[in-house]
Amino acid sequence: MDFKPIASVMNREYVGKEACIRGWIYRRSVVGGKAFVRVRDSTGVIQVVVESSRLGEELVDSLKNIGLEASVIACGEVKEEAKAPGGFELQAKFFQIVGDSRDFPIKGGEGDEYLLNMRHLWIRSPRYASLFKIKHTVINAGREYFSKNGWWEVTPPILTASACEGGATLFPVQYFDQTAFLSQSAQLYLEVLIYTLEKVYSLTPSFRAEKSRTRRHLAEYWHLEPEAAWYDMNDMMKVAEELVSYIVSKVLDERKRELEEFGRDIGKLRKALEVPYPRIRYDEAIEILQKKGVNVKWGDDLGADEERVLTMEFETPFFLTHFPKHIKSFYMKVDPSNPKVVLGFDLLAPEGYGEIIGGGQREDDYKLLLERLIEQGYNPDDYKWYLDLRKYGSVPHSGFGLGIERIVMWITGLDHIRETMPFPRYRERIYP
Ligand SMILES: NC(=O)C[C@H]([NH3+])C(=O)NS(=O)(=O)OC[C@H]1O[C@@H](n2cnc3c(N)ncnc32)[C@H](O)[C@@H]1O
Ligand SMILES: [Mg+2]
Repeated sequence: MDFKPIASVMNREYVGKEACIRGWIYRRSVVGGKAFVRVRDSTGVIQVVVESSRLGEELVDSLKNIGLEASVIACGEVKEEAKAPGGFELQAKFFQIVGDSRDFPIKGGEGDEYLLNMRHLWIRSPRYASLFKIKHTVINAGREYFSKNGWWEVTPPILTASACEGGATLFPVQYFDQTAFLSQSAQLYLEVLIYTLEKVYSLTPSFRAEKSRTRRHLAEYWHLEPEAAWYDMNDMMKVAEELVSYIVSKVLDERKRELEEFGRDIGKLRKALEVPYPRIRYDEAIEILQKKGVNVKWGDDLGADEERVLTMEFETPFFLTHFPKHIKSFYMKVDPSNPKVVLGFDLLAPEGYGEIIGGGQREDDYKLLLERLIEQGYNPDDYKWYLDLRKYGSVPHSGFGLGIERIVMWITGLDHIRETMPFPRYRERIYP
């Protein structure tokens, strides 16, 4: 049997022709001697009509009680039918139940927690097929941008011996007879590899033991991180905006139908193609927030609420730069023209989504880096290898990290980051 993707037979070219499809029962009803079975595969849903006069009463009767998600094969003639989903249906001449399904545990109307416990079955739904196709295109576009522009994909370790983004969100793991930590970011290792390949990037899972439960934090997420020798902060911000606009352009080109399924305002998304993106300094951001009555002062870290207010000022992603030194990581280079701030940048997505990229220029001076490590309470012995990079041919260099789930959440307009992960991990969830 020559099986076709369901979407490929749902067009006028196939009307009157024979086709075989296979998939899982998505909906079904039996009226009189006919079973109307809606079969889904990864491309779409088609109505298959099984008539007892053609295929026997026993089969139609068995379809009366068959459970949702039973796997089936069907062959027959394609017909136009306005009442069928997508306007086409298959008049079955052959129909076989491959894998039975009794009492499929999702009947509709269940609450979030139940569906999260049934995630291994719930993510079969066509909505997730569309969402994960969009995520596929985001990942592919990210890799394509870097590959096309002379960057090298590398494979940094996930098992690490020290923190990159602070000790508070480390996941310790038993590593033979010592304790290791799951990687928070590949950055420090990418900074090694720029001396080998100059322009490197990696796509790795990053782990953050986030104590608070928010709509935009996961304990495990996918992290696309470039790092380049000789690049300063402005060079790297240009890479960031080119990357994001390239990703959005590829999703708009290749996943329009899926975006429409999410009711996404394509016009708003199209604005992300307009580079360069606006750049505002932390100082300006504080002024904007204070003018809007937000209770914030210079030196405060800006969280989701403050970012949300700021995003209402822009229709495109925008950069926030030059943060106070004390709220940023040890590796961020202090601004030579203003020792109170560092050469860091975040890229915030509009429409309330906030930070999708964090990055900046790295401290390339041995003494200054050592001072920052000690100032922030780290043990320099744990970073001897990282300090060595500043001893032997140090160069100005910069990088950033793009949260894949964060950008997918913004592009699809979802209101919770856990939706973008097949099996979301956060404080209260490790199952399934
Ligand atoms: N190579 C680098 O320069 C990256 C740098 N060491 C870093 O990890 N920066 S970051 O902590 O802001 O995280 C970077 C991005 O990673 C995403 N991120 C950061 N934390 C999370 C959590 N908990 N869940 C989901 N996504 C997260 C978010 O988009 C951030 O902007
Ligand atoms: Mg950040």
